[in-house]
Amino acid sequence: MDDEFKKNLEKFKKMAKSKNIEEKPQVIVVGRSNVGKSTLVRLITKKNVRVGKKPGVTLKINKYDMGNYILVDLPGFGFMTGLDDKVQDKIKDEIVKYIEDNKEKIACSIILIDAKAFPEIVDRWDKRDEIPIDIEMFDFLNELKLNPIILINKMDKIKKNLWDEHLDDIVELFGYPAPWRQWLDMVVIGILKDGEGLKDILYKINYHVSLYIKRNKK
Ligand SMILES: Nc1nc2c(ncn2[C@@H]2O[C@H](COP(=O)(O)OP(=O)(O)OP(=O)(O)O)[C@@H](O)[C@H]2O)c(=O)[nH]1
Ligand SMILES: [Mg+2]
Repeated sequence: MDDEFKKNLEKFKKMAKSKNIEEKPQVIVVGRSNVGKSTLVRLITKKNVRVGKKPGVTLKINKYDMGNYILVDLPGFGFMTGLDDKVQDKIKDEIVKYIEDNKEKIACSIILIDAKAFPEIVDRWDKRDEIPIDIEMFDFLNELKLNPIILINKMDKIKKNLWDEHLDDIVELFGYPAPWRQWLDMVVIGILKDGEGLKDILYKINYHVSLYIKRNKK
């Protein structure tokens, strides 16, 4: 092969790849700020995604080519330090718009929650007669048939002997009756900081991506 040909081949490969990206199924990651989205994305991609103590470090949409699918890290919604309500609403609108625009391409969606903070947040919203943004987002993903998977993270913050009780409460808040174990198809328990829950979520991602690819081959 001469150099000229090699160069062209590389160019062609690059082009083919970039075109492909648009056609690949997507797996999106959503969740309130600080729940562990970047930690999850880093575990899956093994790339050095920024993981921060300060909430709201991920403001733009990050995409990672995983071969069979594209992993999409969406900005965190809900409370963020230093941002006013208008900005928060705008971020939520951006996320909703992204999902609506890409819904045909999305094989499944992962919604992360903080096991400890979640019931408290729901309670706070309930008192104001409002639907918590996490639950609103889950219902929205469900309506669009985007196969939402609830990843209940930071389980290390819950005492082991209270796990079942706590997880029952969480699935009930999402509108599913206890016991939580009957919902293992769409619920993943995680301690992502230790890598726990990764195997389960990868299994579910693969399942949905395979199904999506099969469905779109016809
Ligand atoms: N206790 C505990 N902390 C965790 C766990 N997973 C992640 N964290 C920590 O939670 C903090 C936030 O994690 P990130 O992955 O940056 O969260 P994020 O959802 O990407 O946050 P934004 O980018 O602000 O939306 C970090 O300090 C993590 O180390 C876990 O399983 N248990
Ligand atoms: Mg992040």
